[in-house]
This record gives sequence, C-alpha cells and structure tokens, in this order.
Amino acid sequence: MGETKQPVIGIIGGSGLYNIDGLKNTEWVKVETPWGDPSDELLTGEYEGQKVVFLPRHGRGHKTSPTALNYRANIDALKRLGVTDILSLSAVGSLKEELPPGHFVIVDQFIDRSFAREKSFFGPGCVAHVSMAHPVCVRLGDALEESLKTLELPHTRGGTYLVMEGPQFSTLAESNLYRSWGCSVIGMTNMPEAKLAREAEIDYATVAMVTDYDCWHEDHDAVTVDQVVKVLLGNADKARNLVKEVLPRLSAPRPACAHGCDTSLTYALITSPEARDPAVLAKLDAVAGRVLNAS
Ligand SMILES: CSC[C@H]1O[C@H](OP(=O)(O)O)[C@H](O)[C@@H]1O
Ligand SMILES: Nc1ncnc2[nH]cnc12
Repeated sequence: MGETKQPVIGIIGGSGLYNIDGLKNTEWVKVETPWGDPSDELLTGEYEGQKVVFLPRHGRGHKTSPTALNYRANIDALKRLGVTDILSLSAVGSLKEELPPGHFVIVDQFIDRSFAREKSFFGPGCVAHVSMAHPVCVRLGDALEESLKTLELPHTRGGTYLVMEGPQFSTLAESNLYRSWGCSVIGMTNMPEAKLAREAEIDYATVAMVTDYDCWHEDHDAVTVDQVVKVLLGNADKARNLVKEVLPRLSAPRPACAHGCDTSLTYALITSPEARDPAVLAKLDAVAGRVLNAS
C-alpha cells in the first residue's frame, strides 16, 4: 500500500440537523474563505479519537435558502479545516412508491437542475474540468450501508437525486417528469455541493432521508414544510446514531481513493501555467493547493 493519510470527516447537516452530539473537545470555529462566508461557524471535535468537522448547511436556525447558500465557501472552509471525506445528510422527497417517508437512500447519481448558483471554483484565469461520471465515493457508501444495516434502519443502496432550484416545491408536471426519468429522490442542495467537493478533492457521499412523497402520490397530500419537519424530527436521532455508527468505520489511515475522488485535479487543469492568473490561483490555495504547488 502506498502513502496513507489520516482522515478528517466532515458532516454537512441538512434541514433539521443543526448540531451533532457525542463529540469531545468541541469548538465552533469561524473560517474565512476567499469565496465569502460559509453558512455558519463549523463545529470541530473528536469522536472516539476521530477528528470531525460539522457544518449545518443552512446555518443554525435554518437562515439560508438553497439558492442563497454559499456552496463554495462551505466546501472551501471544510477543506481548510483538513476535511478529507464528506458525509452529506439531506432531507428529500420520494419519487418512488417503494421509498416511503422514514427511508434512507444512499444516493449514487445526481441530475443537476439547479441554475442560479456558482458551481465551480475554477473559471477565467484557471480553467479545470473534473469528472463527475461517478459523483459519490463507493468506500463512504459502503461504510454508510454497513452502518444502516447494523442499526436496522430501512435503506436502499443506490438512487438518483434530482436537484431542483427551489425554494418552491415542484409542480405536479415536474414531479412526474422526474419520475419518468427514473429519479429516486428530489431535493434542493446536493448540487453544486458534490461538484465542488470533487473539485476540492474531497470524497463525498450523501444519505438522503425521505420526508415526503413530493406531490405526485395520489394517496398523499402535496409536500409542505411542516410535514417535512415532522418526519425530520422523528429522523434526527436516527441520523445522529448513523453518524456515531459510521465514524469508527472511517477512522483508519487510508490510501488515496481507488476511484480518484481525492486526486480529481491531477489531469483536470487545462490553462497553461504561464496563462494562469495569479489572483485566481491565490483564491485556489486550499482547494487546489496539491496540484498548484506541484506545478
Ligand atoms: C425543509 S424542506 C426543503 C429543504 O430541505 C432539504 O434541505 P437539505 O438538503 O439541506 O436537507 C431540501 O434540499 C430543501 O433545501
Ligand atoms: N419534496 C421535496 N422537494 C424538494 N426538496 C425537498 N426536501 C424534502 N422534501 C422535498
């Protein structure tokens, strides 16, 4: 086995998950980034010796909407605190009969229909193209699946998460369109989050927690926030138990991801070194430092 690194696990808590318990030596840390402010301070701590960084995606008190989230600042801040692996916890609507409220889905694909968000750290002055063919980390998915099995929580491995812009929920025609595309769940936040994690060479996986049947199901009312919150409150302890179950499975020093999640920039930069803008490179110090400092 080649070089190994000690993982630092980042947890992004979605709707209903604004804190996690059971960590030792905790501190809420304010992190400045070249992309602006993250959603909130980040909670650093340890669980059974494993370093953990928690970020409430919408901020404590749920202050920021999916469109207004500063996804770049969130991922950059996690990278600056040394995070190597991100577990994203998200509330979603179900687009399939067999995925009822209370069910957990370990997502393996996304369709990105968001349109009003900054989606890349790269651009004029330093252009890069990373692969998103396989957007989530298989190793993290394995650990999540084992943990859900151990906890005997109802779950499905694999499924496509449709990312809508929001903040309004879908129309019936949209919901049915996404169903006809074979999508499993719908939410508003996991893109560009997963794209930016890939650009920042951080392994990423999502556990989607089903809260509703969106608006397509004839036997269920169209989704409302109070319905989502009700299911989430019932799910929050399960999500926290899942975190405690999964962390020890991820704590051993590990080699670089066999599928390239954390070496995604090795062949991604296309702007020649002499054409790169130094001001842009300065902003990329955290997310692309590994490759920029090598060339
Ligand atoms: C409160 S329902 C809509 C809201 O919940 C999901 O957020 P998250 O992924 O952070 O759990 C969904 O994407 C919407 O942002
Ligand atoms: N039906 C739904 N649509 C979009 N985001 C959601 N988050 C939870 N339920 C949702």
